Amino acid sequence: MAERRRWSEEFPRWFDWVLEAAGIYDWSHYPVKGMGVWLPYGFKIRRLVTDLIRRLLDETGHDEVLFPLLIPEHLMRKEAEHIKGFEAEVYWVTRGGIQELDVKLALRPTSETAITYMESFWIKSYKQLPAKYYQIVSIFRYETKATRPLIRLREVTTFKEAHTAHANFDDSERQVLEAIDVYKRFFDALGIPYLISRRPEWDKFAGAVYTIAFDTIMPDGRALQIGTVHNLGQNFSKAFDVKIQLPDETLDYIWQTSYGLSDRVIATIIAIHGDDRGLVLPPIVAPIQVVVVPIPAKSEEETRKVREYIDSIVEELREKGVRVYVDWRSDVTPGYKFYDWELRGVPVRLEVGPRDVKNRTVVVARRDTLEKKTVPRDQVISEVLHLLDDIGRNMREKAWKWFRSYVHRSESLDEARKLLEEKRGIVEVPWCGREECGKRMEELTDAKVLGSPLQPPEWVRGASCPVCGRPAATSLRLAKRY
Ligand SMILES: Nc1ncnc2c1ncn2[C@@H]1O[C@H](COS(=O)(=O)NC(=O)[C@@H](N)CS)[C@@H](O)[C@H]1O
Repeated sequence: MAERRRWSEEFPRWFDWVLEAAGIYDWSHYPVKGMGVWLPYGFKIRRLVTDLIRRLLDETGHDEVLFPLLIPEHLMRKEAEHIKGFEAEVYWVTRGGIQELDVKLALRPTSETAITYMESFWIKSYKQLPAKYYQIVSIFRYETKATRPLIRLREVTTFKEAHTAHANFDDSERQVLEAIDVYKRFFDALGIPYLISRRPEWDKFAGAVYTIAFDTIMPDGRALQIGTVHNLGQNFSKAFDVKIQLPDETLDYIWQTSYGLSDRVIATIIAIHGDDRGLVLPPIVAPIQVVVVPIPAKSEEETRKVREYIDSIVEELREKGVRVYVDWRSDVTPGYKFYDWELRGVPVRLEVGPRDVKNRTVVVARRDTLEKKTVPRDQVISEVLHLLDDIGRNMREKAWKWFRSYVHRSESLDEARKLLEEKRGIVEVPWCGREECGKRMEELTDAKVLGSPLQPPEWVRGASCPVCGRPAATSLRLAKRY
C-alpha cells in the first residue's frame, strides 16, 4: 500500500494514491496515455453517480439514446467552427483490418454532428419538439495538455452528453435554464460547490452561440470546469439542413442546446470531500453506506450471540434501503478494518462486540467528522438514518464554506495576481466587457478567464475596468485552471 499522502499539502500525489489505494481506478498500468481502468469499487461509485444524473434527466423529459462511436469525416467537417475547434483533438480510424478506409472515421469527440445529422431524417415538424436526448458514453480527445486520471483523459469514459432540439430561440433559452437547474441539483446532491459563469467569446464551445460553465475549486486551489451548457443556436441545424414546419406553415431550422458532464464529477467527489485518511463519500453515492465491524468474542457462545445481534441490525437497515456490509474477515484485526473502510470513505461504521450484546448497545462512528458514540440498540436504526442524512448535508456545507474562502473580489490586477499566486482560487475583477481587456487581464495576472456571472453583479456599479479605465459593465473571474 503506497504510504499515506496528505490531502492538504500534496493534493496531486494524494489523489493518485487514493485512486489506487481505495480501489477506484488504475491509471498507472494501462499502456495508452490518458486512459485508465475503472476498478470494481470505483465502478460502483460511478454507477451510483450515473444513476443520479439519469434520474434528474429522465424526470425533466430527456430520453436516453445511444449513437455510434464513429463519425465519418464529411459529417465532422460540416460545421466550420466545430471542426476548427476540434481538429487538433480528433482521433481518426483510417483502416479496417488490412483495408485502407475510403472514408476516414472520427472517434466521436462529442456528438453534435452525429445527432444533428440523424435529426435531419427524424424531425420535420414543430409538433415533434422539444426533442431531448442524452447518452452516457466514451468520447475521445487527443488532449495535448498533461493528462490526469479522471480529470484530463484522452478516453473520457463517463461522458454524459445531452442534446436538445427546439422550434424557436426562446424555447432553447428556456432549455439552457433547465439544464443549469439540473446541474445545480446534481452537484448539490453530491455536495460539490461551484461558480456558474458565462465563458468569454474566445473560450466558448466550438460551434456554440455561447457557453455557460460550472467551475469548482480543487484542493490545490486550481479551478476545474465540471460541467458546461451550450446554446448552439442554428449553427448545426443550418450546417445539416434540419428544417421544421412551423405552426404558420413556414419552414425554419431547429434551435439546439447541448450540455455535458464527465468523469471529472467523480474526480471532484473524491478530491473535495477527501481527507488524509482517504475517501469521504456522500451517502447518496456510497456503494456501502454502513459497514459493520464485529469485535471478536472469546467463546463460541459469545460469537454466536454477536452474529445474531448483528444479523438483526443488518436486516432492519436493509429493510430501510440502506446499503450495509458486514466485514466478517477473520484474517485482519478490527483496527485494520477501521483503517480500510475509512480509506474507502464509508459514511457510517458500526462496531459490535460481546459487550455491546450484553449492554444492548452499538458503537456508531461517522466518517466525515470521525466522531464516535455509543447508541442503545433500539435507537440504532433511527440514528443511522439520521446520520446518513446529516453527513450529506454536513459535507455539502463544509465544502461550500471551504470554496467560498477561495473566491475573492478585487479592483486591482496586482492584488489579483498576488492572490492567485499565493492562494490560488478565483478572483473576480470589474470588467468593461471588451475582449482585449479580458485577454490583457489574463496576461497581467498570469491566470485564465473563467468568464462572467450570468447577470452583471451589483458591486461593479461605479467601478472601472482595471485595464482601460472605462466603466465596468460586469465582472470577470480569473483563476489558475486545470
Ligand atoms: N479531456 C477531458 N477529460 C475529462 N473531462 C473532460 C475532458 N474534456 C471535457 N471534459 C468535461 O466534459 C464536459 C463537456 O465537454 S465540453 O467540451 O465542454 N462540451 C461538449 O462536449 C458539448 N458537446 C456538451 S456535451 C466539460 O465541461 C468537462 O467537464
